[in-house]
Amino acid sequence: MIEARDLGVSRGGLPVLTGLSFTLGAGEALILRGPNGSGKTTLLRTLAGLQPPLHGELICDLDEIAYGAHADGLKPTLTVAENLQFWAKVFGVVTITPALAALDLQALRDRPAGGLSAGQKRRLSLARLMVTGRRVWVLDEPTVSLDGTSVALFAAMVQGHLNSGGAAIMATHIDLGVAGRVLDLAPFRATSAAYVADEGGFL
Ligand SMILES: Nc1ncnc2c1ncn2[C@@H]1O[C@H](COP(=O)(O)OP(=O)(O)OP(=O)(O)O)[C@@H](O)[C@H]1O
Repeated sequence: MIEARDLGVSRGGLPVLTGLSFTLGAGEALILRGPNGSGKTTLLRTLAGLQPPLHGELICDLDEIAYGAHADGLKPTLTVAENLQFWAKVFGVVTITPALAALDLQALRDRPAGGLSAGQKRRLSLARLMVTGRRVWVLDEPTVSLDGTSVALFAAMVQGHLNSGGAAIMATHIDLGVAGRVLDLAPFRATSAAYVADEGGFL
């Protein structure tokens, strides 16, 4: 579903990662690890088509990708259900019921998204993945603000997605309990003098 060959990515015009090769097939999860500033977000943005690779080859169908960024990206004046219905309509998905159930949002369905707590907003943001119908989930620190119960719900949602032939690539600093390969980005850091990940060095 995704294949990267000798991929290089950049941010702000400077190289961040170089020489990355990996594949992500149906039913697989790839967990990105690396210290702050090591390029996880930059790689995910590249996979999601938000920026071009610096070099190398990236084989993927952008129409298969759903990108979950740091920001929740909710419509604050719409209710929880209306937010999901909006995206369901955009992606041509018929029902929001499984999405509401997956992250335990039924009791919140008529609350405006702008009035939710940070963790509730994050649950709604993640539930949107279910109404995209997209097969490849590209997720940047998806569990930020989630409590333990919600992390478990999210992990079950991802596992269900994998079991039904989907795939996921996620940057996360915690153990989600989802079976997957780990890709440590540290060895692929581009040797640009301008970028040093947060491991004791700064400019
Ligand atoms: N908007 C930006 N403009 C220029 N450089 C940026 C920008 N955002 C990030 N960078 C730089 O790009 C490099 C990679 O950052 P990136 O956000 O991809 O790392 P990360 O591994 O996702 O970090 P974190 O764990 O802190 O989220 C860092 O050196 C960072 O300072």
